[in-house]
Amino acid sequence: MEQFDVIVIGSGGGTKIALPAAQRGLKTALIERDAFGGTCLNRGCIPSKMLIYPADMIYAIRNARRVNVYADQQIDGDFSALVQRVTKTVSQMSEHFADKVRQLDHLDYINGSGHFVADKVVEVNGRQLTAPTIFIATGARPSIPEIPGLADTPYMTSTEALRCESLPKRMVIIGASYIACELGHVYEAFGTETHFLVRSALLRQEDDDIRTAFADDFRQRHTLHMGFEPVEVRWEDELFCIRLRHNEKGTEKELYAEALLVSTGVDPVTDDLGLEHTAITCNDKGFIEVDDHLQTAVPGVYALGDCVGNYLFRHSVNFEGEYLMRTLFEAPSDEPIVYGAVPRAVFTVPEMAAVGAGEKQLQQQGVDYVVGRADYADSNMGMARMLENGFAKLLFDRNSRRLLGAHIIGEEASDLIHMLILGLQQQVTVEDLLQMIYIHPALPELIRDAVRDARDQLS
Ligand SMILES: Cc1cc2nc3c(=O)[nH]c(=O)nc-3n(C[C@H](O)[C@H](O)[C@H](O)COP(=O)(O)OP(=O)(O)OC[C@H]3O[C@@H](n4cnc5c(N)ncnc54)[C@H](O)[C@@H]3O)c2cc1C
Ligand SMILES: NC(=O)c1ccc[n+]([C@@H]2O[C@H](COP(=O)([O-])OP(=O)(O)OC[C@H]3O[C@@H](n4cnc5c(N)ncnc54)[C@H](O)[C@@H]3O)[C@@H](O)[C@H]2O)c1
Repeated sequence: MEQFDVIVIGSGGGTKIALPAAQRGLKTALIERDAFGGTCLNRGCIPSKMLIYPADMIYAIRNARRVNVYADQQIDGDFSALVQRVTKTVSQMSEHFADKVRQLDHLDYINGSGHFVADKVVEVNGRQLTAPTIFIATGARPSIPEIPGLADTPYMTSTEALRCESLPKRMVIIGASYIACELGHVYEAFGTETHFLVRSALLRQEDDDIRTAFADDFRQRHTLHMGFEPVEVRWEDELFCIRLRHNEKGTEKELYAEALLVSTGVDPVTDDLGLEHTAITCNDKGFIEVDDHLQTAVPGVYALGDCVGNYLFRHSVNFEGEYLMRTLFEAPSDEPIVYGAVPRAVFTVPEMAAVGAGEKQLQQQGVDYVVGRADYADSNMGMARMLENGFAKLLFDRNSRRLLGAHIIGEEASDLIHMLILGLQQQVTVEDLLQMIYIHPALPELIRDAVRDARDQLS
């Protein structure tokens, strides 16, 4: 049995612990069975955003006429070259980081599949390792719904869609959330005809006004089959045939397409971890159960990231890793994890970003709130850019005048939200947000205008 101070399974968010632990001189084992860097680097955030940026550019060129720039005659996006570059870049980055990690003192980077054989014993490549503190950061994989026929077809998940070098003429997309919208945006921008099967709503987790505005904008470029679910998939003569049924009316129709993207959420990667040899428990979906210190049912064994599923973002697993590192090693303390304001963004056209409470949540909680709203079109920069759509919507507590939530749809939403993330964290009021000087005529004046709208209703 090999004795370590720290064992980490998974090199995505797990690196937030393994690397600083080794740098502190703790004898650390980092176990990874696939490419170094996990989902974000190899098949998630990074390659998707490397594809989304050129897609945004194509979209901007297509729409440049509104500001008297006529560049839309000859847009020639080389999708195949782009995908090859993205694939090469992320592979090189992964190998580069793995090489660096192999050179770190106190760190044993083990390429292999780890599984528990007892509460505190992990087996990998025939070696048995133990440590007083073990971290499980094994992530999640695409969840595949049980649709008759689907398993016998060459459908894609995000993993394949990010590496697909040929552009399909038509793509059917099952799902209506982050991955569906972001990858649908990429393919449509390069020329694919996109069809979304939307069971309930696009971005159903978002504030109603944002969802409605998003769908109104999105349907100008994508075909949305609202309320339809796939009931059968066939692969015939190099084409997918997808039979859809309306979930209320029961009507059916068939769609044919060269490509099918399944983007229906994720399942935790916990089924082959040997957890049955431990006291660690999972919920009915397989996510590892942890307490408010991210500790599993086995003292000294912690879990973080997608395999826990408190949030499913890279920024949230980073936060969890930093919390664990701080409270266990850097400044030991018994403080529970407090997530505060966890923001989110969907990188599409239109872009959206949000943090904090939505109206429905506040209504359910019986909170008395006001909504401050401002349209991009009415802001100076929005007017300069001739932006017709998009708005910021801020929710404030009527009594304390504190910010409770922020929702933005439109250009640079994922950047604009940042001042409001800090605002929520610092519990700022309407007055705090109006005391600062906004650069004129930068886009954040939109936020100021929304705060003024709220102030006018409060005074
Ligand atoms: C297409 C796509 C786009 C995304 N875009 C964004 C975005 O823009 N912003 C954002 O915040 N989030 C985004 N996400 C989500 C984000 O990638 C994940 O939430 C995050 O990467 C989860 O990190 P993790 O450390 O929990 O898991 P992972 O990064 O998945 O790491 C888990 C690692 O554990 C390894 N592993 C699993 N089991 C074992 C085992 N038994 N032994 C050894 N190794 C094992 C896996 O190989 C993997 O490398 C995106 C996801 C996808 C799929
Ligand atoms: N920008 C970002 O931060 C970003 C980008 C991509 C992915 N992610 C992360 O990756 C995770 C996975 O993303 P996702 O979009 O696949 O999952 P999701 O869980 O957000 O959405 C799943 C979608 O699939 C639909 N769906 C589920 N089962 C279905 C079925 N049988 N038939 C039809 N529709 C069905 C749901 O209604 C929903 O629209 C997300 O939780 C997200 O946190 C984040």
